[in-house]
Amino acid sequence: MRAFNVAFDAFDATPNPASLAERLADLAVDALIDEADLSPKPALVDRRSSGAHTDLHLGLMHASALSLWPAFKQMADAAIATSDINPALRETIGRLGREGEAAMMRTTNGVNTHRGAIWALGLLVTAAALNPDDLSPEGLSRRAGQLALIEDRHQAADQSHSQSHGQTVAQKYGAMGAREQAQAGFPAVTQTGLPQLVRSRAAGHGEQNARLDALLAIMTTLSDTCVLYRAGEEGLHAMQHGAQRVLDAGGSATLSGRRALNQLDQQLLSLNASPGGAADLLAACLFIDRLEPALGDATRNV
Ligand SMILES: CC(C)(COP(=O)(O)OP(=O)(O)OC[C@H]1O[C@@H](n2cnc3c(N)ncnc32)[C@H](O[C@H]2O[C@H](COP(=O)(O)OP(=O)(O)OP(=O)(O)O)[C@@H](O)[C@H]2O)[C@@H]1O)[C@@H](O)C(=O)NCCC(=O)NCCS
Ligand SMILES: Nc1ncnc2[nH]cnc12
Repeated sequence: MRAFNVAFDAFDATPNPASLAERLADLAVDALIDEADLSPKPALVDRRSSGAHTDLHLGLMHASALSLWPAFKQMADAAIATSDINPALRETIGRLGREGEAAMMRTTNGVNTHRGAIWALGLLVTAAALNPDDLSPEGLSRRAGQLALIEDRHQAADQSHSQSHGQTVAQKYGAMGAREQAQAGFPAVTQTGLPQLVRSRAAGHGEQNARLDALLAIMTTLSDTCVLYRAGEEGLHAMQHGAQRVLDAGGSATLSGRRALNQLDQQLLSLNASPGGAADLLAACLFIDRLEPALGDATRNV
């Protein structure tokens, strides 16, 4: 009988429950994959096409998202170990973010698929792991913003990026980019994208249309440095006003909204303007939106 028990224990197939860090990494990767799959997105990679991009496609976006899982998990582990917002944690996640970028570049053969998303989701994963008892959008974005405001001494020393597109555009137009969006606590997510997601769901527009409406809402005000770099102020104006026209027409669930969305798609394609920053922030919305239902009480004190 004892021998049987030993053998039984040895073959116990009960899986170890996923850790909080693993679950946060799962949710971040899921949000990136769902953003990529959402269709039809204006001038972005989706199930239909590569949008305004010649070097991207849906499979690459998926592979890139999956390559980021270890970086997100390690960021969450670092936050759980520290439980405090301080320069050491900021520098640890800065290093992990740069390692994530390197993993992404290896996977995509040098194409920048998700640099902005690593930044936004990396900060939000860290913020969630810092205090899983408060997964509210306000609490998360406040903690993420506090982290983004801390200087990372090693970033300046990192020679791998000469001048980023965001820096070029900041010099040329004085535009606020991904860094400032995070430092302000992701207002495009908490004040624009998430409320629109909730409104469109409540109006019965269906989940895919609600997500499209959230993306469009973000596009109405964001100074997307990806668009500015590729298409200047004309491109940014076309993105912001075109997105507003879709929402004013009733959103992507309505026939007139769909017509306006199609026009926006055509106009952005003709300008080579890809709202990659807005896409990253939609992924941030989807991540925050799922945290409480997915983690709930189960992960308290993990
Ligand atoms: C602080 C960093 C975000 C660096 O900021 P910076 O502005 O210097 O860097 P960029 O390389 O320009 O990246 C910013 C990316 O963020 C997205 N974005 C753009 N505007 C906004 C905005 N207003 N708010 C939020 N997010 C925004 C956008 O990412 C998407 O576009 C990418 C493609 O862009 P691009 O490279 O310009 O590509 P193409 O035009 O397609 O190139 P070509 O085809 O022409 O060659 C795509 O990746 C999307 O994700 C911007 O690109 C931060 O990255 C940083 O400091 N990192 C260091 C590590 C760290 O500290 N991490 C902390 C923890 S995670
Ligand atoms: N779906 C998408 N298409 C192009 N660039 C992106 N950056 C993040 N998501 C993207």
